[in-house]
Amino acid sequence: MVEWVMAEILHNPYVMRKVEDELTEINLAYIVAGYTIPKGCTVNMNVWAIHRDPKNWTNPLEFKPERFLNTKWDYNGNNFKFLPFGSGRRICPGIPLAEKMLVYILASLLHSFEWRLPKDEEFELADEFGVVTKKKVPLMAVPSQRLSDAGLYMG
Ligand code: HEM
Repeated sequence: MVEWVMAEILHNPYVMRKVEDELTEINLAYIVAGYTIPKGCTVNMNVWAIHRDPKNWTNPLEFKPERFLNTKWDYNGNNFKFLPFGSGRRICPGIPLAEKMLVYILASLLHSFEWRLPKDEEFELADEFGVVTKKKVPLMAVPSQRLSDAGLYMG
């Protein structure tokens, strides 16, 4: 079959030219979701918007950790609605460390202390633009003993 097609193409130079033109074209531009992306373009995915899109999330701006309970959430870059660590060959290589440490640190803080905001501390969640999104005003929180025996905080 390949031999027949190749023979036909070689006998029809206009078909050969068309094939060559199309191959060059494909190298120059990709079409993604109907948009032509010229060669050399830097394409940034707006994960900020994807994570706030009500088509993907119910009440996306609501802090509702329960939404992640009872379901296995894929954050390894395969679920394009949820990309906290990015996707593809430059995906965050720190996922195994992050998923253990984040839970461990939060669990330790919440288990060990009772937390409250200082008096007159306003609730605010402004962020600061940067390589990573930091809180604009650092969080001030007051811990108090939660464990029954103060000795448990030592060592
Ligand atoms: C909750 C914690 C973390 C989050 C949300 C996070 C998120 C991300 C994101 C979104 C990227 C960009 C991926 C892309 O371009 O598609 C990234 C890259 C990267 N992360 Fe993380 N990360 C976390 C923790 C860590 C930790 C603990 C380490 C190392 C110990 C780490 C090391 C890196 C490195 C080296 C890259 C660059 C990878 C590359 O460009 O090839 N990250 N991370």
